[in-house]
Amino acid sequence: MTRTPQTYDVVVIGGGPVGENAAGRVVRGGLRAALVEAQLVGGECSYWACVPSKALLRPGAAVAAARGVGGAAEAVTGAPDAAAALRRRDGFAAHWDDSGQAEWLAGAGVELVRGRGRLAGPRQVEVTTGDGAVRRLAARHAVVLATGSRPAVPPVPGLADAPFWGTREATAAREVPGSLAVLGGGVSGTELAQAFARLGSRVTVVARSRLLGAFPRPAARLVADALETEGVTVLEGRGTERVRRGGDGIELVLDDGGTVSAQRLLVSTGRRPALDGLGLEELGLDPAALRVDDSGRVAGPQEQWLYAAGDAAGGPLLTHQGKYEARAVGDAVVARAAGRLGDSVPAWSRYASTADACAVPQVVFTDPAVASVGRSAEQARADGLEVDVVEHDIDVAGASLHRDGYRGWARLVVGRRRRTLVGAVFAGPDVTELLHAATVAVVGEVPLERLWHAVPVFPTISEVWLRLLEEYGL
Ligand SMILES: Cc1cc2nc3c(=O)[nH]c(=O)nc-3n(C[C@H](O)[C@H](O)[C@H](O)COP(=O)(O)OP(=O)(O)OC[C@H]3O[C@@H](n4cnc5c(N)ncnc54)[C@H](O)[C@@H]3O)c2cc1C
Ligand SMILES: NC(=O)c1ccc[n+]([C@@H]2O[C@H](COP(=O)([O-])OP(=O)(O)OC[C@H]3O[C@@H](n4cnc5c(N)ncnc54)[C@H](O)[C@@H]3O)[C@@H](O)[C@H]2O)c1
Repeated sequence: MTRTPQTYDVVVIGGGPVGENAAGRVVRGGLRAALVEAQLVGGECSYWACVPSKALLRPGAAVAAARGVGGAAEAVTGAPDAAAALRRRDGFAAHWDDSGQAEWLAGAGVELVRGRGRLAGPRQVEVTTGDGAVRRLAARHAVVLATGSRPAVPPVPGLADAPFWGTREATAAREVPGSLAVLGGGVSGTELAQAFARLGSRVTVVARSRLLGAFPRPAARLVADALETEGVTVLEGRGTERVRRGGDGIELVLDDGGTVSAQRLLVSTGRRPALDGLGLEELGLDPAALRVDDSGRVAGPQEQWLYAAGDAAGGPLLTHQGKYEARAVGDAVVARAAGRLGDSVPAWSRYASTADACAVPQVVFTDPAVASVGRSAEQARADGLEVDVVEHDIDVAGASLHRDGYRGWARLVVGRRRRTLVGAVFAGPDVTELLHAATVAVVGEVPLERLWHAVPVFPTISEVWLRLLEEYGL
């Protein structure tokens, strides 16, 4: 163990997208930062989540897009090439080599400390390196927890003894299994079901409620219908009673007496913050109930030097939102170190991740996609807002031109008192890029009367905005 700690202004534990951004922001503000990473710089997102999952989806989506356009469809003569798709994915995952990201950190002036970090007292971090050596780091101003999340594995009898994939194994798969059972119909399960189905697997999704239960029913239905049309079996409202080895792989026994057999099982049943083993209990903090304020500062008995951001902080489990929190944390730490920011943080300032509460954008990258931002009507009402809801099928000329037989659906949630948009959902092929306009309108609290003058181009899918505003009465 090194006796004298190396001192930095800020120590960040966890080098995923969130940790990298927090450290980068701190250095940009003129402070010295160390970033502690136990595995690969770039985190889950770069190697086992966002990037490889989107890389696995893209070839199937490109082929389906061409098949959906008469004249182009005739040029598509085969199925996606799974081996080539996996090779392309390998490239996007940088072959699980983080030297490029480590270089980025060095260029940004962040010092990388490889090893597993834990809090060893106020402003103290202990890092155990690969060879078992222990280094001590001290932080003058702040320690930031950016340790991400871990999969939540459900207590299904037999699961612990069965071989199964988590999202890590699925996104890093070396081959496409002949058949795949997916337990969990959330975002990961649905995206990976379509990715593997389009690359050649026979896929069954087992969802204990409905597919994409966190999204509006009509949007989720469009996705479920598309999956079923492509040959995916979607079993909704089905619990799993046990998992056992069987046939050439595994078998799920469902609560309606049915069984699902597959060569591989993917368990994608949610994630929770990775806060175990960080020494939080010794500081009087409960890892299962960490609370952070808008600037990411952890509430508790310690003297306000501890921050958390991204998946570790327990808010939206999304890269872009975590990076947004990291920018707020980094800027708040710099401002507090300079005595420019006190305890309270003004909403919508650069030190606050205000949008986390009311304007989180998310896309389910399936085909059709689901893109949503802001509050649902239920969330808005729970927050004390009176809202109106307008819905419209996406049946505009731009959509029909975009893909033959285009099916899409959109919803706006409008605050009645101020007549501003508080939420929006778009579902359909290639609606992904429609979302940012809605995010700008929600964050900017643009009155609908003014939004009326944001004229969507003819013929684009965005014309659905006009239909929705007309539906609202404009
Ligand atoms: C299959 C899948 C697909 C996804 N797709 C998307 C998507 O398309 N878009 C999107 O926005 N989000 C997506 N997400 C969510 C996204 O991956 C996470 O929100 C994001 O990775 C969170 O970033 P983070 O930096 O907080 O954590 P992570 O990316 O998990 O990084 C945390 C880092 O901390 C390190 N670490 C942990 N503990 C320690 C320790 N004690 N000492 C040192 N290092 C430590 C880990 O090794 C890791 O590198 C997806 C998730 C999954 C599972
Ligand atoms: N495109 C994206 O932005 C993207 C993609 C993938 C993941 N993510 C993020 O990663 C996080 C984790 O993804 P996820 O899909 O694992 O979580 P999720 O919360 O989206 O879905 C988990 C699903 O598992 C189900 N489930 C839980 N326990 C179960 C059980 N015992 N049996 C059967 N089903 C069970 C839940 O009902 C839910 O439908 C998400 O919160 C999401 O924000 C984002």
